[in-house]
Amino acid sequence: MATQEASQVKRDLEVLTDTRPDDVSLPAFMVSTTRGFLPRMEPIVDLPSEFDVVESLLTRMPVKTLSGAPGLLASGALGDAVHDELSDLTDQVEKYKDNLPLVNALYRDYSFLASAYLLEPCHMKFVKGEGYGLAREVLPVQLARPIARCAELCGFKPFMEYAGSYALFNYRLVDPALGLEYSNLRLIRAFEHGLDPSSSEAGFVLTHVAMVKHSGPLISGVTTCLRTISEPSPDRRVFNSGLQEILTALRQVNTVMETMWSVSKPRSYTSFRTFIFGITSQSMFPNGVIYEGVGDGSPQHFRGESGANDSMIPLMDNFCQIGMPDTPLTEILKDFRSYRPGDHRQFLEWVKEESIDRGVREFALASNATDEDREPVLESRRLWLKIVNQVRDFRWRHWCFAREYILKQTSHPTATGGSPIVTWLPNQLQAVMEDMVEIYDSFGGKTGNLGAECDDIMDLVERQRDGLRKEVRKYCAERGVPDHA
Ligand code: HEM
Repeated sequence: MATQEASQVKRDLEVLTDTRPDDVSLPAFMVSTTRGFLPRMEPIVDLPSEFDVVESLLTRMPVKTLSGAPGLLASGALGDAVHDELSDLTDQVEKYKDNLPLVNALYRDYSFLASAYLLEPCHMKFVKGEGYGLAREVLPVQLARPIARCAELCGFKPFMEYAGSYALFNYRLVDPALGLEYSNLRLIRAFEHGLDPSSSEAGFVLTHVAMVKHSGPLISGVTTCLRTISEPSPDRRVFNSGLQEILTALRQVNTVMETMWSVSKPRSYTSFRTFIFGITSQSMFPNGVIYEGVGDGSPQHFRGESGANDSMIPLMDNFCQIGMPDTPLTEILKDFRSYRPGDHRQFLEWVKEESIDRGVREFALASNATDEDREPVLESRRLWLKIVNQVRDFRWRHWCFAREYILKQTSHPTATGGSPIVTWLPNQLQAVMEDMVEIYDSFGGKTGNLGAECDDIMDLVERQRDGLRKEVRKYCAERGVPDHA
């Protein structure tokens, strides 16, 4: 299905092989075997002239502007500038409603202004070492109405999101001919020092982009497996080639992830992070936020920008049917699934259903296989375990990030997406490791003939499982939080 151009996998959902970058009637974010979860085209940088004031505010906004001079957020002057200079441009947004990539750029830009406006007082307190204090709790009409309309047109929440705004629609290419090479990437918008490509803010965001660049083969591998298994007599060798494609892509994703340590410094993260917090579960917003001129005026709650809304790991969770425990923490994971482009959401749901309905996991692990198909079956099992191991590797490195960039830097209890910082990531990491142990044990552990590489992986899992339990217990005791991990 996915190998034909723009093949239909479900009504309204297409997995593209040609992303049709010039077609402005389609949403910027779809799913393709070439650009994966990245937008169909490079993000739009320039806004139409009706939005010159928006552009001007965003250019002058960062703590350090492109010229190196201090910007509006350096002195807490953004709020006044928004009130003095910006009018409600919702009618101008309306003029572009048939150009979805452009509306997506407007959504990105209004979401940067909205988050900076709301969280500016917290930034001013934080840099003085006084904690976050309280954020502004009313979003004025000139920000509230346009962001609400752009979000509605693009299918996002009216608050900064990971894909549609902060990360995946926020890079530009210095030289279009060099494409997505890391050194060729720059941020379009930034809060702190991010317009300087060597800054930690730029490194943080661009590492996400550089990882998602490898998501095309992930989608291609998953669709190959699902297509193969739907056939009357599935060809295991083709199925294994799909698994191999997934494994290779995940290894690339994890290799790029490791570069985070050098391009974004642990000590710098908490200073630009202030602006990407959400409203949900944050002490800065005890009463939510009122969007002036929108809806019935009741306070709104949205989660903040977070890599938790990236689609690569959720894709693997769904494809591999990794079971999550029945805990309140898993409810947060489910809630995160709604903070992403509509096509990503639909694709993830489709993969989840197909994987279960077609019995992908049973086929890959083939517990009832006979001797004659022994080698290809062993290969499926090995590949499967190695794929889940890459998910573990991602989540383990991620836990290390959380420890070094957050736990060692601040006592604030919730992450930008509103999850509890000590227990949430371990909730999923432990689940992945339990899943691996279950798979490995079902084949008799070391007697299962999966080979030395798989045996070594499982030795590591044993050590990490115990280490993680102890570490989480220690942080929970130190911080007085219940231990769910
Ligand atoms: C310095 C680097 C990073 C830090 C400090 C960090 C921090 C966090 C935190 C605290 C969470 C918990 C959710 C929440 O926001 O409430 C989270 C979740 C997540 N982040 Fe990151 N992140 C980093 C880099 C990345 C990168 C590069 C990616 C790549 C796409 C990523 C993808 C994810 C995913 C997939 C989750 C959900 C994890 C799960 O399902 O178990 N993160 N991140």
